[in-house]
Amino acid sequence: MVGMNVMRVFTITGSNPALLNCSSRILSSPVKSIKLGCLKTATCSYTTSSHPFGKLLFRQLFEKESSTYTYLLADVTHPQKPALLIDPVDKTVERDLSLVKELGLKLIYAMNTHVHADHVTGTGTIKSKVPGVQSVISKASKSKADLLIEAGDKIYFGDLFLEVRPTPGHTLGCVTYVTGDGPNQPQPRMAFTGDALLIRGCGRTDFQGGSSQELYKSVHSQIFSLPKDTLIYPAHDYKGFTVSTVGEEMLYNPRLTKDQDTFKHIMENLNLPYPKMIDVAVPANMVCGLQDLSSKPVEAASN
Ligand SMILES: N[C@@H](CCC(=O)N[C@@H](CSS)C(=O)NCC(=O)O)C(=O)O
Repeated sequence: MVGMNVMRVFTITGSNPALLNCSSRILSSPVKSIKLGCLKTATCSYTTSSHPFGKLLFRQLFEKESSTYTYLLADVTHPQKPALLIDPVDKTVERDLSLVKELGLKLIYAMNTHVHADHVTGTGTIKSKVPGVQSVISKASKSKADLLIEAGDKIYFGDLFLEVRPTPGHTLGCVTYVTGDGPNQPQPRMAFTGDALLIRGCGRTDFQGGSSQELYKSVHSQIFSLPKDTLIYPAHDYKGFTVSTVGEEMLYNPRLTKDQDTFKHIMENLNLPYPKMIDVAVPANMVCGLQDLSSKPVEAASN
């Protein structure tokens, strides 16, 4: 049954060399995994549609005031079609939930890559409208949520999963969610980078514990170490781009292709005005939006 308040947590040994230093945990949704006799291996979409034979349904959704991307992912070969939203925005919750309903999906997670400064997350509103949905954010963000995730955690939705990679630097608690590495996971992999890595850019580093040195390290060690065909899906784009790849950003990103000192200099001289919503957005997002966290936050057990 989907939507129960119980979450099963298993401790496993990490198999990805990039994560060997991290404890690796599986955050399993309450959805029982039932393997169907799928004739093809899992395939993801490059655009906003589903591959006809794929397990993964994927949609890239846009909120134009803050130029934020929200991502909807679901395992559509699982009988209950468990789904999750990454970086939902309060203003577009109705649209996103209508789509979830129309597609017959069961929303189980509303996740954030970090504490956003430019808009209020939709997580709290979603929780109030869809009972059973669990909010997710990193433990390092020091925010409140139902699930506080850490490096190496695996977040399952049906038979698919996202792996958590810590990518601090834009904020202290930024993470990148990467689709699983395995035979039945989407290929190429997809990285939801939040504001750590933008297309031909990156998140600013001048508030919320930002650090250009940390960001440089994060992107190079946690994102540029992924296969070059990994698709990059950021939380924002201000120029109309929708997707990039690790290989493309390693070649053409005007900031992160530079050495670390040049990167620091670039970041210190962006001269960006503070986000207009910062004073409202940050406190709201520290509790994952305007939610009533009646249940005690659950920290996934570590080994
Ligand atoms: N003008 C917008 C905020 C624009 C901005 O600062 N974007 C952030 C991500 S949201 S905190 C950023 O890191 N930008 C990097 C860049 O190079 O543009 C507003 O007022 O909300």
